[in-house]
Parts: sequence; C-alpha cells; structure tokens
Amino acid sequence: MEKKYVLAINPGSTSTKVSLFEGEKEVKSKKLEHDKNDLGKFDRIIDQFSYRLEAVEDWLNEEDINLESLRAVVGRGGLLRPMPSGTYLVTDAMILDLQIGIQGEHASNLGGILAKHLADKVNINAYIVDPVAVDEFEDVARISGLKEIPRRSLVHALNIKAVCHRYAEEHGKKIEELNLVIAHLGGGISISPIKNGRIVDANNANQMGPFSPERSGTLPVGDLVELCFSGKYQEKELKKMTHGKGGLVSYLGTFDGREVLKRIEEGESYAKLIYDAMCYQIGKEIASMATVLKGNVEAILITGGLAYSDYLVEKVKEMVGFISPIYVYPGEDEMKALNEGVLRVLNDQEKVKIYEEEVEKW
Ligand SMILES: Nc1ncnc2c1ncn2[C@@H]1O[C@H](COP(=O)(O)OP(=O)(O)O)[C@@H](O)[C@H]1O
Ligand SMILES: CCCC(=O)OP(=O)(O)O
Repeated sequence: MEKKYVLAINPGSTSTKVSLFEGEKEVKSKKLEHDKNDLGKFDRIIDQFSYRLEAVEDWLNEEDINLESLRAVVGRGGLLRPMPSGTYLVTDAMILDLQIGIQGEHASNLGGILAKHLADKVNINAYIVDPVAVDEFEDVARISGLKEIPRRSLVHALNIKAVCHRYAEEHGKKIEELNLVIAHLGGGISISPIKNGRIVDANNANQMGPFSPERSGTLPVGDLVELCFSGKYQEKELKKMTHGKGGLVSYLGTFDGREVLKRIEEGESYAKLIYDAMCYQIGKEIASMATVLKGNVEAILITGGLAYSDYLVEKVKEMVGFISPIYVYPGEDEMKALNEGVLRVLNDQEKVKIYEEEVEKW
C-alpha cells in the first residue's frame, strides 16, 4: 500500500483534534469531543491515554484509514524539558518525560505518546513540532523577582511559529530577520516578543499575563497568598480557579467570547467592563513586550480565536497602534502547523531534532 498520508493528533483540554494530510492538503479532519464527566474520572492526564486512543482508533475505522497508508504520525508536543524550536522524533526518553509530565500536566503531553503508539504499529516515525516547552528565552527573562520561582518559557509556540512563518512568506523575508510582537489570543493567552525569529520572552499563558477567557493571568501576589491560606479552598480548587474557571468564566460564567459580545450588544454594562478589561490587559502586555525589542518592532501580529472579534482588535489597536503596523491572523491552525513541521523534515528542508541531544545541549 502506498504510504502517502500524515496523521496529526492534537489533544486539548476537552477534545482531541485529528487530521489526515496528503502533502499540504488536509483531506480529513474531526474534533473528537470528550465528555467532561468522562475526563473528570481520570486523576492524571496520562490516565486518559486509553480513553483518547480508543476515540482516535474509532475515527480511523469510521473513515476507513489504514495505518499502512501513513508516512508519519505527528502529535502536539507538551510540557517537556526546555528545548529549542523544531520538529522532533518521538523517542523513548521523550515518552518518559511526557508520561511523568516533567514540567507539569497538560493534555498536549498525550500528543507524542498517542503518535508513537500508532506509528510503532506500522514501523514509521512519530514526531512532535514546536511544543509548549520551546525555550528561546534570553537569560534576563528567566528572573522573576523571587529566587525560588524562575520565569519559565511555556508558550503557544506551535501557532506563534506558524504565524511567524506565514508573515515571513507573505513579506518575502527569512524568519531570522523578523522582530515582531505576537499575541496568541485563545482560551489561554501568550504574548511574545520575537527577536530575529526567536521567542525571547513570553508571559506563560497558564500563570501570568492578561486574563483570558478561562484563566486569571497575573494576580496581586499577596492577596493570592492570603486566599491560599484562607482555609476556604483546597490546592486543586485554587488551581482550577486560576486555570479553567478564571478570566471571563470567573466574572461572566462563560469562556465564549461570542456570547460576551452578544451580551454587550444587548446592553449588559458589566459584560462590557470585563471584556474591555481583557482588551486593556492584552494591550498593556503587547506594549510591554515591545519594550523588550526596544521599540524595534516591524509588526504586531494578533492571532487565535479572539482575533475574530473586531471589537477586541479595534480596542487593542487603539492602545498599541502607535508602536507598529498590526496584522490580524484570526484563529489558529495547529493541525496544519504540525503537518508542515513534518513535511519540512520529510522534504529535507529541515533536520529532524533528537530530544535527548537537544536538551543535553541546553
Ligand atoms: N468569531 C468570534 N468572535 C469572538 N470570539 C471568538 C470568535 N471565535 C472564537 N472566539 C473566542 O475565542 C476564544 C478562544 O478560542 P480558540 O482559539 O478556539 O481557543 P483554544 O483553541 O485555545 O481552545 C473563545 O473565547 C471563543 O469564544
Ligand atoms: C502555556 C501554553 C500552552 C497552553 O496553555 O495551551 P492551551 O491554551 O492549548 O491549553
């Protein structure tokens, strides 16, 4: 059987997205929605492996996709050790770190594991591309202000790099020539200064920066410590409050930006205050990241689901339009970005990276 397809697997907090590519063309795709109650039964992300695998295998069967027809399988990479950007072969050492959750728990930790499991069945390679743990920080960005807590590079690297490649192509430039600020505005928000194509700083969407549809972002630190010791909450609850039930969810009971915009249109002033505050924090963070580049910013790129909102884009433009031109790339196409990363390697445009060699060098 001719091996002509790449299978991409992207596990998210409530779904697993799957796509089949023939060359650059996506020929099949589906968002496999998982029941919240089903996922809630698992203590750790790794415990969801068989559950999600079954969903992927059911889809492969439904679509009559034979593993023998695959050239490669690619998964979204997770919270691995700090590593350079690129396309990586999934190795046993990587699997071990994904299983442990070496930098924490995240659904994307399952991407490489699922990819390797399926690839091994037909002796082909499994890859991950630009995982959340891509670390191109300059040393000064690692200092937090408290010795015990370094700032870590955990960032939406896959979409940020993909948008960077897209902008470079559109402007006939090499990625290494680019100085940009990129704002990935999804369920979580990452804002990064890009210096010569590298992500030299980022807010860490799970812990800092602007609040987002479902995350609190930076909080007043003393008040947070008091809340932790108030006796009202367990650790797990507090983590959920800041990640999952923070941001728009905390104030408005929904993570859906479209619903909030509808409520604003209907005249709900509190919804407007909260949405405006999110726009305000996004603008402040973009301007702050522009200072990392000493104002030498060729363009600001706005991407992610919230970038579909003209209301938000206009509010942000009012605040940061003085810095540089602004380009909007609504939504994200992580599946396409995963496939493109694999194609760059299969077509010899880029050398595949080996995790244990790269993290040793790091
Ligand atoms: N057309 C739109 N207008 C306004 N907000 C939108 C639109 N489409 C998506 N969103 C919002 O963007 C946010 C994040 O979406 P998305 O990028 O899909 O997140 P993720 O991939 O991180 O789950 C959600 O609040 C969603 O409601
Ligand atoms: C820390 C960046 C990765 C991240 O938060 O991803 P999701 O928004 O997909 O959870």
